[in-house]
Amino acid sequence: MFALLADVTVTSQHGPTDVPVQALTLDSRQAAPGFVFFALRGAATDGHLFVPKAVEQGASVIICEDLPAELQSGTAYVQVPDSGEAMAHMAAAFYGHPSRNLQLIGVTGTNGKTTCATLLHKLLRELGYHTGLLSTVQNQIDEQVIPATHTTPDAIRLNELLARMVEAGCTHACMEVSSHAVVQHRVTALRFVGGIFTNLTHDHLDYHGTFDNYLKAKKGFFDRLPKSAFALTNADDKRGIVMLQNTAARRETYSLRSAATFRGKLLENAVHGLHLEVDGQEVQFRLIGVFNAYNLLAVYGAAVLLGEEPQEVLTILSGLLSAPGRFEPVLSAHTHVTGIIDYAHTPDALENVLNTIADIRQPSQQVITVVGCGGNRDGGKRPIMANLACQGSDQVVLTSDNPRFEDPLEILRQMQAGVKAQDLPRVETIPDRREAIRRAVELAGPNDIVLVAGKGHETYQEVQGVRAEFDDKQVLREMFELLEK
Ligand SMILES: CC(=O)N[C@H]1[C@@H](OP(=O)(O)OP(=O)(O)OC[C@H]2O[C@@H](n3ccc(=O)[nH]c3=O)[C@H](O)[C@@H]2O)O[C@H](CO)[C@@H](O)[C@@H]1O[C@H](C)C(=O)N[C@@H](C)C(=O)N[C@H](CCC(=O)O)C(=O)O
Ligand SMILES: Nc1ncnc2c1ncn2[C@@H]1O[C@H](COP(=O)(O)OP(=O)(O)OP(=O)(O)O)[C@@H](O)[C@H]1O
Ligand SMILES: N[C@H](CCC[C@H](N)C(=O)O)C(=O)O
Ligand SMILES: [Mg+2]
Repeated sequence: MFALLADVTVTSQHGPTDVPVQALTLDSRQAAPGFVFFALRGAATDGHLFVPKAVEQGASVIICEDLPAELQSGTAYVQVPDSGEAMAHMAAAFYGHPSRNLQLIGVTGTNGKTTCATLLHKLLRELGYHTGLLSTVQNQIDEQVIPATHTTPDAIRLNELLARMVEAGCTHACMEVSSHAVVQHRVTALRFVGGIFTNLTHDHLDYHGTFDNYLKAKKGFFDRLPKSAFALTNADDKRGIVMLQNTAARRETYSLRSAATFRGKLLENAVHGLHLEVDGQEVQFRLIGVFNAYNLLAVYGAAVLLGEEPQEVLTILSGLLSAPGRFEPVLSAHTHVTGIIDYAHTPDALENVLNTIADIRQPSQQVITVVGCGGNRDGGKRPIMANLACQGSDQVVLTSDNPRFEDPLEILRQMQAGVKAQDLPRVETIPDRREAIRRAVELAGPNDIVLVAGKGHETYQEVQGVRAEFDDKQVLREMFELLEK
């Protein structure tokens, strides 16, 4: 146990010191003999309340900020200033500091994390490396898929996964770093060789309180990068430079608009893909949308900073497709309606996707958008996203997207509040998502475009803590078949 505490600031220590540790947990319900239980102060409750339960279940070590009034003999108690931070260091030590044996690259920003991390993973795979991926969609060790529960897992799970990657012979790992992860110390004890910043726009203000706190959370990731790492930022984003203000890492930039370490120029954004000039060379990509030009440039830059050969990187990138549920087309066989599944669940993402559709559509094509907003998440996004949907579409169907523990009708009322009076005739509200997609397909004429936004790769609809199977892509396909018979 002492070895695990090497990097931890300890306030006080009580009970046995030579306890063998077999496992770590942050959930009292999993505690058992040989376990270290971390009492964490959470958003919903306080792990300290469950210390007696963990002890009762036989936990050998308790890591806490406040000691319980009564200490049980036979149990070791370690008091620390911050249990989350202690957990990060102990988890890294317990799993043998796997990040030190990998070229670990972290991606942070409001949108584009999954896309960049996935593209970088695919690129490194094609370059011949054994590579791991930690992302919202899924975790991967080379091609082996391990389901993901979070964008960035907790420090225990995270180090466990990284250790499995090392064991499998991976030399590289690409991961998303969410703002929650930075604040909760999920990535605190990891050693990164590089960090990528995509952009910063409105999201998660429910959790962080203010935009400034949200910015500080993301910036915290760069503030902790070591001198040996690179920090690659989007120079075209308003917050791109500020992100790197206090980093010790080597500062590098990418831009579509001005001079930067990695310079791109948009030549064409078309239905068959992007045509870009990258560092003076013209390249055709399969990804669509200006936002993907940024993602491609970020991934290209990261690969070059990792020491890869630029020409080879561009050749591979030009052939890659996007991550699942990111601007993913679903075509109808008969009426040639183009369905697009996209994970746009923030105002900025929705605006970008609709702008991309505006760029590539024919004048005769109508755009019908199905969109909802998640429950128990930032409510401020709701009216804005409904309004953006109206501005970028001919018809809009407002619907539910993981209402969680909120009333779906109340979420929809908040969305409707953002619809301008003159747009009301073009908006329908259908709480049942399946019915909403059916209606959108019904509204579409031949060759029109149906955008189904918000859920992307998700295969469930979460209501009152229960996840019922729901896959936008599958439902859209079904509706095409049903209505085209
Ligand atoms: C708001 C948030 O981030 N919550 C995460 C947080 O839980 P929490 O601090 O709220 O936990 P809590 O319920 O208050 O409980 C406090 C502590 O008591 C413990 N407990 C509780 C009950 C009990 O009987 N025994 C017990 O020991 C809990 O295990 C916990 O350690 O820490 C948990 C362990 O790491 C996470 O699973 C949990 O994620 C929840 C499920 C979640 O929905 N998180 C989302 C918001 C999230 O993290 N999203 C980000 C970003 C998404 C993106 O934009 O890409 C992500 O990285 O996924
Ligand atoms: N660079 C970008 N800038 C703005 N919007 C983007 C960018 N890349 C992707 N998007 C949009 O944001 C959506 C989410 O993209 P992606 O899943 O890559 O982001 P993310 O940061 O991983 O999101 P999450 O925080 O939910 O994990 C996409 O479906 C697309 O609509
Ligand atoms: N990482 C985001 C995903 C949102 C996806 C959307 N479908 C929703 O449920 O709100 C979050 O947890 O806020
Ligand atoms: Mg993601």
